[in-house]
Amino acid sequence: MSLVVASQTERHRVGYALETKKAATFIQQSLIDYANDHGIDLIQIDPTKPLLQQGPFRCIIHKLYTQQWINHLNQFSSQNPATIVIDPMERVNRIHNRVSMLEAVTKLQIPLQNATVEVPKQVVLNESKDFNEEEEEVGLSLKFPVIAKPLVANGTATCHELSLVFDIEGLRELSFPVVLQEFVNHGGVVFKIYVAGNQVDCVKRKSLTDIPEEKLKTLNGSVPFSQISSLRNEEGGGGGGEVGVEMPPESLVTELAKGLRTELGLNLFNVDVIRDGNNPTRYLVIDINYFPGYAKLTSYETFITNFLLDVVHSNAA
Ligand SMILES: Nc1ncnc2c1ncn2[C@@H]1O[C@H](COP(=O)(O)OP(=O)(O)OP(=O)(O)O)[C@@H](O)[C@H]1O
Ligand SMILES: O=P(O)(O)O[C@H]1[C@H](OP(=O)(O)O)[C@@H](OP(=O)(O)O)[C@@H](O)[C@@H](O)[C@@H]1OP(=O)(O)O
Ligand SMILES: [Mg+2]
Ligand SMILES: [Mg+2]
Repeated sequence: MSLVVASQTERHRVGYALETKKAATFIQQSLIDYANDHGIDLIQIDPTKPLLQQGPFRCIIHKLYTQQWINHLNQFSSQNPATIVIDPMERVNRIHNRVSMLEAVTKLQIPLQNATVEVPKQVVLNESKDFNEEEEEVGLSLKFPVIAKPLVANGTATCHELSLVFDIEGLRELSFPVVLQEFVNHGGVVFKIYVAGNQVDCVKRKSLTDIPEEKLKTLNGSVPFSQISSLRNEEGGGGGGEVGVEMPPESLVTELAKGLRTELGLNLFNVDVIRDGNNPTRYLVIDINYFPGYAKLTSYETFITNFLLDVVHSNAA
């Protein structure tokens, strides 16, 4: 009965601007129906047309980076300041760079008992730099193996093309600019903390397998990877070993989510966290992603709708 009341009373128009593929995975009928039952109408936005013709909107969610879309959104926002934009583009941009994304973690001061949250040591290599200098720099501050990650992480396919690098020789094969991040043995499990405003959920997934010291002596150059599940066993990709692995403490998950949400000024993101295999109280944030694949969460319809209800009922303008 309450559902009928909701649909007959206040309705909230939430516009979404997403690539076709993203809309297909995220805007499932089950989400449309659940949101609709709770007073939220999800409206597809055509990013090629002015938004003024498509409103009004109580809120807009988006993951699109074309200049045309940015112009339309800016124009609409300036004329409709009461529409809540989730999230402002300049804040999203901060996590499109693998250095500035992790800087946010180092600024956190979260109250944790018996645990630390850090980031792995990392350096940036720029194409323009002299390679010998860089060898020295890497030799001084990082220990192999390292993971080479494109500096820019803005949703293109190439920004997910990573490599495990075992020695200086392996650096020569990389595309620049690139971030070199120390590989940390972590038992082949990555924890993914999904955040949508106050909604937080943590799941575990398989990750690269540990590289024992003795194995390292036999490895050289670099091994590219982009989808861990497609790696051969000896290179990585856990074989379902994440089943039965203990989750991080709930307080760590909620405090990290809350702290990053405030520090980044973002609502929709996930955080990849690993636990040091040699120190079970040491957690490391390795990646932060804007507007990730929420549909993979069980009950994502409730997760997202609760978030949108918080937004539309907030006083934020
Ligand atoms: N420093 C590290 N130590 C150990 N393993 C790591 C490290 N960094 C990344 N990995 C492994 O590589 C995977 C991919 O790295 P990362 O998450 O940074 O890439 P991505 O392309 O941004 O991923 P996503 O698809 O989540 O955006 C991680 O999920 C983890 O399994
Ligand atoms: O496609 P999927 O559902 O796997 O979602 C992935 C998402 O791709 P999509 O936005 O194109 O959907 C990625 O976005 P970009 O970095 O490429 O922008 C990134 O956020 C991944 O971390 C997500 O995987 P998850 O972390 O949730 O496992
Ligand atoms: Mg990741
Ligand atoms: Mg990422």
